[in-house]
Amino acid sequence: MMNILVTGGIGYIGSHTVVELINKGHHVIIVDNLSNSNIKTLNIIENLTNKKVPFYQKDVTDKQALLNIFNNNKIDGVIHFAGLKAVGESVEKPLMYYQNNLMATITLTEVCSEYDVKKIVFSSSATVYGNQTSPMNETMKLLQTTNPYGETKAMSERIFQDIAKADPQFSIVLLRYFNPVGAHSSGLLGENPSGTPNNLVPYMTKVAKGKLDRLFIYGNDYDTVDGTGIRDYIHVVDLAKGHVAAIENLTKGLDIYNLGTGKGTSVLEMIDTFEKVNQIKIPYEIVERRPGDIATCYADVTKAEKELAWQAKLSVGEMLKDAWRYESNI
Ligand SMILES: NC(=O)c1ccc[n+]([C@@H]2O[C@H](COP(=O)([O-])OP(=O)(O)OC[C@H]3O[C@@H](n4cnc5c(N)ncnc54)[C@H](O)[C@@H]3O)[C@@H](O)[C@H]2O)c1
Ligand SMILES: O=c1ccn([C@@H]2O[C@H](COP(=O)(O)OP(=O)(O)O[C@H]3O[C@H](CO)[C@@H](O)[C@H](O)[C@H]3O)[C@@H](O)[C@H]2O)c(=O)[nH]1
Repeated sequence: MMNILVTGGIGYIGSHTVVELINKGHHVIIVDNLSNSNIKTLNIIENLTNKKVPFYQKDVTDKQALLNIFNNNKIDGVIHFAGLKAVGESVEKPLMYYQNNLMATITLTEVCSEYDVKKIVFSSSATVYGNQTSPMNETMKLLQTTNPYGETKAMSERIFQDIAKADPQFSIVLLRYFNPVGAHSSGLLGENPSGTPNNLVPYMTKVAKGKLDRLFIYGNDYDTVDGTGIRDYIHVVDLAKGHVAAIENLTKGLDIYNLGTGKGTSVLEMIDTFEKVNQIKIPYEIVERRPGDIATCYADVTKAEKELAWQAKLSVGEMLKDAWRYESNI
């Protein structure tokens, strides 16, 4: 049992991870500035787990605030989710992304060092692989990313690599997520982006609800089974369990793991599955490719399976059923 500080723990992936950590008997402390989340989620986490969770509404780039948190709590390890994640916005406001995401990583690790907290799990992304041939494997050289958001992930990874090299007492895990989707089976936790969603599944559920009139498929002329883009969608609860496995299996030094299912699904297959499992039609229109998109991206998951004894279990049908249950509730 560990005392774990979760940054960004009120957000989409963070909140699901907090629930899974508490279910496994860990104590959690959350720090989140609520820039992309709602305090109501804290109550939901507490109701689902029947536990009071210490919460600090603070910015992870604020060193004094972090020092106070580390001073007032016994912390064994940190899971670092806090960050901005909208790819399009990062192209328009690159400095905001570099400032927030890099300073959060630097400030947090600085304070961890000062307090001798040397267990860190970091949210990275499959985007660091760039346009390489799937399955993406952790040993691949990283290519240039196509946007500032992706660059903050690649740069944070390098910062962690240098920290681990400089101080062998650190145990750091970089988790490269593929496409997290779905929601908690209670229908109470999920993803509810403000404004028009950028990502496929939140957009699809808003169409199903009648809030948007149709889905735009970004290109059907890719070199894939049906011409539409292929991604490795992973249920957010499986992903959350991957974090529990990572923090429970830390070893000295730095390790990198893909968290995905190892299977690719096309946009048309996603629509077809959504319609089957939820019995709701998704009207769609094929439009131009979205700049920066690649044809195919799925994970080689053998390393996480072997070393973390973790495997994604939930199917695309379950992801889309849960995503819809959550959307119907909000
Ligand atoms: N969702 C995805 O598709 C995806 C894929 C790969 C990687 N990631 C990464 O995983 C992490 C979590 O993603 P998510 O989907 O849960 O996003 P999210 O926006 O729902 O959660 C991030 C949380 O961090 C908080 N936050 C942001 N900057 C902060 C700061 N400076 N100080 C304190 N809190 C701050 C936000 O308020 C939010 O609650 C992010 O780092 C993201 O880049 C997400
Ligand atoms: O309205 C939409 C939205 C998406 N797509 C397509 O659906 C697929 C998935 O797109 P999306 O859900 O936007 O995910 P990605 O572009 O794969 O990016 C996500 O997954 C990456 C890898 O984890 C993360 O780095 C990014 O932050 C996250 O947005 C792609 O083929 C898109 O072209 C559409 O056709 N219509």
